[in-house]
Amino acid sequence: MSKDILEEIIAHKRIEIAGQEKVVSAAFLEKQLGEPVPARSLKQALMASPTGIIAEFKRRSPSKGWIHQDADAGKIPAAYQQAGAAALSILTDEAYFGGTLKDIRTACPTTSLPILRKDFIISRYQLLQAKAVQADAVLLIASALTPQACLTLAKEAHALGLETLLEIHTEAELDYLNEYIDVVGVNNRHLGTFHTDASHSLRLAEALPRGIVKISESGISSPDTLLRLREAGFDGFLIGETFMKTDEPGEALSRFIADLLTTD
Ligand SMILES: O=P(O)(O)OC[C@@H](O)[C@@H](O)c1c[nH]c2ccccc12
Repeated sequence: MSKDILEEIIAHKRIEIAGQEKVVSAAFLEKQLGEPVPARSLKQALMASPTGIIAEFKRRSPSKGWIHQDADAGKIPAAYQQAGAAALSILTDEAYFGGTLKDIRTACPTTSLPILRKDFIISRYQLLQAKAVQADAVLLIASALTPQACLTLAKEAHALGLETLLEIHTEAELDYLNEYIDVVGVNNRHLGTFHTDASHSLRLAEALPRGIVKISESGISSPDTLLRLREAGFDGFLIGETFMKTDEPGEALSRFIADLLTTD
């Protein structure tokens, strides 16, 4: 996989957003929102949950191709909640991940869990979209932003009543942390090469600041790995493919949690 895939996705995203803004203006979205209402808190959910699992709804990925092409956003997120997920992550990038904002709109009334809008957020317009479909939190990817843009977006997200998850891959990206970041996530997948290694989080664990809620993202396929990550200080675990590659992701999560409890 080419090293420039992230750049390609971001370039595509800029064009996509410009097109969307022509159809539904930022001013229109803004008017629909009314007073900012506090979202269901991802941070609180992670701190309160016995599993800490953020279960992801993802149809495809650039590295794997289709994972679950006909996945139903009206069923799987609800099944994840039933199985014991702490929170939900819903991929809304269409071109590379086969998702849509509508998936959040569809999932929202079926669950009371916090929903993370998982996308490549580079503009305030996308925060308005997230709020309009009632997402509770947004992902900010350090390697797709400058620290200044990350600060501006995180601050704007808070002003709209959205929480923020900062995704980092290297220790140097800790420079992106700011007072508007609620949760920090170490991505085990390098977004340039797609190489995944769950022990990447273990190596970075020591370098992460104390007081902040921490999660480990990608490539977590066994309860054993989750337990090692938990021991290293991670509060949450973002898991997609392990569940989505099965016919019944909710049942796969249920089995994962049952195994987790017996390995514990
Ligand atoms: O399916 P996995 O390997 O369990 O990974 C989930 C999640 O971490 C991954 O989808 C992800 C992490 N950061 C991202 C940024 C954009 C798109 C996707 C991602």
